[in-house]
Amino acid sequence: MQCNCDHLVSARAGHYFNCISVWDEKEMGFPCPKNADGSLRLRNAHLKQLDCDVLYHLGLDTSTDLRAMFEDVKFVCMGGTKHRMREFAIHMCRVLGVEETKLLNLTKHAHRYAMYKVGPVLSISHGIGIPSMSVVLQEVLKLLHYAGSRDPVFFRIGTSGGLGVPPGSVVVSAWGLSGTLEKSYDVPVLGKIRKLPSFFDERLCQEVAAAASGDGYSTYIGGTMAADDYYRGQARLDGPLCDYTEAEKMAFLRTLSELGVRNIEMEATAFAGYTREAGVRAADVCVTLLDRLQGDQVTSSKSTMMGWQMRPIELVGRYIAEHCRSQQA
Ligand SMILES: O=P(O)(O)O[C@H]1O[C@H](CO)[C@@H](O)[C@H]1O
Ligand SMILES: O=c1cc[nH]c(=O)[nH]1
Repeated sequence: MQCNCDHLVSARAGHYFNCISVWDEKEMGFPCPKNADGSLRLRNAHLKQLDCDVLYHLGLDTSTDLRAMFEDVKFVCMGGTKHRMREFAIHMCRVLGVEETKLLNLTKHAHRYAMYKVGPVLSISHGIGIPSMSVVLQEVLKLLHYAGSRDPVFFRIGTSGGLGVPPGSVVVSAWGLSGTLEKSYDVPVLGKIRKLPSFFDERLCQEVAAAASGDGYSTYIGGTMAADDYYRGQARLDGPLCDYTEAEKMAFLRTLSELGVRNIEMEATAFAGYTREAGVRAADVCVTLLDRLQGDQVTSSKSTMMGWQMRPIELVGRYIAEHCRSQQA
């Protein structure tokens, strides 16, 4: 197994961050610790006033017995497409010995996302980008709160553009970096920017990377830039609109690389920020579809990319299976 841990932010990047271990500068601990039994203590007193809470985008509400349906959930795995998350659910059926015929899209009536349950695992699609992902993430946090699920762990299983790593590599994110190069998710609340620190759980990150089999590819721990746009937001030259030069693009990508960024996608900051604020451990595990230092277009064949997309699925699946086995022992 080859696991490259990019722990150090380079000295040249010092005008953004000091040259220190990426995990040294984070605020330790969760702002909203769980209850003693591991269930989620959501910091919103208004929820208690609701007779019935409608989880609109999931097509579920609290008039249903959510505890009966979801109390045993231990792992929430999210990724952009419905197809990928069905593949992940099928993979987990095989890994955990659950009958595939029982797979149902539990959010079918909402016509928005797809959600499958395989034993203690929820597999959920989140669409493209932070707004789409954060809506379903927040409703799932409420769902697990109402269900009384204890110590759930969240994963994002994604795709990304790599930075200086071979296409097909897997990156486990240590932190998310915003489009303005800050390790935070900046969300406007009541007209003011709220900054949520975007660090992932260090132990989980290392445990997941250690579960990599490395069959012909490398697994990296590194920073992940979450852009709000696929084209100019990721310094591409091939969007419909572009007003910078190739030299400016390359200088920006090199700056990211020197900051410790190993891949670029569109959700990491908010995924880290919201899970951390809610007091749950999370990891973002993405395969890279290209090296952005070499180009902008995704040109690998469909079958190559489908094979690559199985890498985070198999890695997270292996981690979950090992956890389940250790609980039974
Ligand atoms: O692989 P998924 O989860 O779709 O995520 C990545 O792919 C999408 C862009 O193609 C963005 O959502 C980006 O984060
Ligand atoms: O370059 C890429 C590839 C996949 N997803 C992204 O957001 N960027």
